[in-house]
Amino acid sequence: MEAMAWFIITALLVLLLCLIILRLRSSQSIHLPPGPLYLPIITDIFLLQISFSKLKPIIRKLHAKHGPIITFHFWSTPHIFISDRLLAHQALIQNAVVFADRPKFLKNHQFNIASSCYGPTWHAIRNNLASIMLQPSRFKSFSKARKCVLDALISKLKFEANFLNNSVELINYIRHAIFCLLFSMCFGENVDSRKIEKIKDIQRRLILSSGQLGALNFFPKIVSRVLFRKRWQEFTQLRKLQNDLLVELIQARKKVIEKNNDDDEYVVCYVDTLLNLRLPEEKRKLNEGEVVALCSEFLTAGTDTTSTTLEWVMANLVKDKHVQQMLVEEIEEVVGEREEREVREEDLEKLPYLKAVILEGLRRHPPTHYTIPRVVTEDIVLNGYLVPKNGTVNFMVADIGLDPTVWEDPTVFKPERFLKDAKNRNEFDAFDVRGIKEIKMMPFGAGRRICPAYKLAMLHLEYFVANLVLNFEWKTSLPGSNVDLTEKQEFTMVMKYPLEAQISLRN
Ligand code: HEM
Repeated sequence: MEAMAWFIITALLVLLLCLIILRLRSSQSIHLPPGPLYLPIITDIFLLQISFSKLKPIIRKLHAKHGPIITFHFWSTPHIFISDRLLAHQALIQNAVVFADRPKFLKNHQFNIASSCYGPTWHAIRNNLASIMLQPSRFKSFSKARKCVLDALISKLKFEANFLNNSVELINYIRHAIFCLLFSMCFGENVDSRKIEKIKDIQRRLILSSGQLGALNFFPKIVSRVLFRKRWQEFTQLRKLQNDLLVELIQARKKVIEKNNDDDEYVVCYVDTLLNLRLPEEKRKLNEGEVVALCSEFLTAGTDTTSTTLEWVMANLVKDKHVQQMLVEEIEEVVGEREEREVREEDLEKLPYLKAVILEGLRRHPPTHYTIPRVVTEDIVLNGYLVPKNGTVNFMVADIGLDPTVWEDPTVFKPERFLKDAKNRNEFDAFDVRGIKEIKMMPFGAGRRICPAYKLAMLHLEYFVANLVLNFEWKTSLPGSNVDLTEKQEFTMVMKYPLEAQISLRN
């Protein structure tokens, strides 16, 4: 009996000691950022059912409760969400390399810049886009294509304004225009318009299905095929259709290259640069499948982001007549009495208010509300919390642009707030959209994986908005009605009620 008592007392003492050690350890070690309770399998299955759009309000609530850095667990991996601009700067700029990789689940099913891991292959294909394809002289070589697409857009809208009921659902026109422009940058001119329509349709279907396909990416290919058989079949069918059409174009382009090699007028397009590219690690050229995937990324990454932003900017110009008027006056002053009502590319740098309007559009309505997820390559401490090696990190782009400590009346569309920066076109003093010195907003992301095409995107936004406003007066479709700015998550954050505007020709 006595021995039993001693045994129980010793066991209790050992237990107490263990608890004290555990307690001491946990008070010393650095914790993951706070977040909801994780129940393996149950939480995972719950999260798999939730669409991305439903996740956002949940994350916002958790930020309100726990602060600017929180953790979700999914398949036992911590997913960290950051909504604070200073922490974003600390991570993406001050610790750029640690935050430069992408999670494996993105890499599962595709070869492209956005999902490549941080390394020589990513560097080669990104550099090809950012420094070879989008270098300043090549930017210029596409001026003719931009003008062609703009002319086609303006004449379609003129037709609507003259002969139809002059009410237009703008997004359909601009999405088509931007797609055609990127298409000619990618494959060159002279492609049959019916083929372009077909590819546009497939790219769109692939984009819209990408939300539903999110779950596929979390599993290895073989598991996805069994678990999500129907979705997988639809997806592979679309990919095959896309592949057949794009391969045909790539092969046609190879013949054009052979013929025109010495022609001074020859405009190098994205496919040409890809066909020339060598992967440094594997010491080989890209195969056809890889060229297809990179062309598809070029079309997808550029079309919806740019056209969605254009729609949001125009919606705000319809809503606020005063801003539209100020913009027209600025443009008229520069364009003057020219016969042709056109803002040329070289005019853009004389239009600071235009630049301010575009920046405000990107701040208030960034087309993507998160960056593409990063994975950290070593343990790092942010705000006193551990961001562990291999943890996934997401940045809340839209919330960062609405920070009331930086932006007065953050939800109001007020281009004037950028005017001082926009007037100063000097690279170093103008608004720092890359967030190098400090992040105030980050519509193009930040750090090593910042959007490589942000200058091209700014040019397209400025050029199209300026010309749309110079040529037409934009009003609400019904007198006295208002523009509804409710958001809806698709591939980008689009207008739930697409902008329908009444347009009339300006004299
Ligand atoms: C208004 C227009 C655009 C916006 C707002 C935008 C925004 C973004 C954002 C937020 C990212 C993620 C950056 C990060 O993870 O930090 C990104 C990445 C990327 N964007 Fe854009 N983008 C736009 C236009 C374009 C265009 C026109 C192209 C190509 C023609 C393009 C190609 C890419 C690529 C390839 C990446 C992946 C970069 C990498 O992982 O290294 N984007 N973009």
